[in-house]
Amino acid sequence: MAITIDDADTALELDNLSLWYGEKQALNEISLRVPAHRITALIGPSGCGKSTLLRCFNRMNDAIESCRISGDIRLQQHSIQAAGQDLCALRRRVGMVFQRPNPFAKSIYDNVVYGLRLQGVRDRRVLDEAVERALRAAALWAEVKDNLWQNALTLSSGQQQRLVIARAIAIEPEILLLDEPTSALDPISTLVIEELMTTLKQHFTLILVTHNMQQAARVSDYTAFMHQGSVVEFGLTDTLFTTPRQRRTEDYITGRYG
Ligand SMILES: Nc1ncnc2c1ncn2[C@@H]1O[C@H](COP(=O)(O)OP(=O)(O)OP(=O)(O)O)[C@@H](O)[C@H]1O
Repeated sequence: MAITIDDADTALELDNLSLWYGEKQALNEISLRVPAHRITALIGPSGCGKSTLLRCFNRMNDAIESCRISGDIRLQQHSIQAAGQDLCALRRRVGMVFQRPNPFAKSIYDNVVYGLRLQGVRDRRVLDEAVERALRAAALWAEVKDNLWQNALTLSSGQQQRLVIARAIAIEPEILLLDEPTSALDPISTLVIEELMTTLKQHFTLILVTHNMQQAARVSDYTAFMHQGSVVEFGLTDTLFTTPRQRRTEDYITGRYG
């Protein structure tokens, strides 16, 4: 498949990636380069394989017993499919944020430093600095700086989702996977998270699964349109939404199906 890409470095490279759940093939020979420090959106009708593909990037599908994968995914030129790949190390490099905010029933502070403490960081000054840095980057610092010991579950859903993003970025991953991160939020909180995504790409590569085509068009630099387990079209978001090359892409973005 011909891929147009700007001069961004490649963060992730997929080579003929296929995936089966038991007998059912859910991904079909996907080859793709995900540009670094950009937002790449995965769009397509329900069941086309968006979340399955996203979960390949940090090997979350490994937990599913019936799942089998062929092909390769390279993170900075190294295969993440290799036997012996340290999954904890991989997930430190590839963080994930889910549809529903899932903070732990702990203080705001303890949520943000959770990953750092797992890594053995104990120095209070280092942790304090990381909390401020991550909360500022997640556009939450101003709202919570005086209440860092408050239970995270008392925050609004939009604040909780920003806290979860702060928790994910506190360990400074290279890639942040976002699986419909705003679908459980109100329109204002959605806007805040969308603005946040565009600032986060300065430091991280973002891959966003969204059902919301307007959101993909608003925030992403690149879009992959998926259908029945295949990437039908991948390119610059502006181009894909204005002059799609494939009939199936055009039908989807004009609302003729899906
Ligand atoms: N754990 C699983 N076991 C078996 N089949 C699965 C599993 N997870 C997903 N599938 C199937 O794989 C296909 C792709 O599902 P996936 O959730 O990746 O699609 P999606 O595009 O993210 O859908 P949606 O937009 O509805 O969330 C679907 O047919 C789904 O039923």
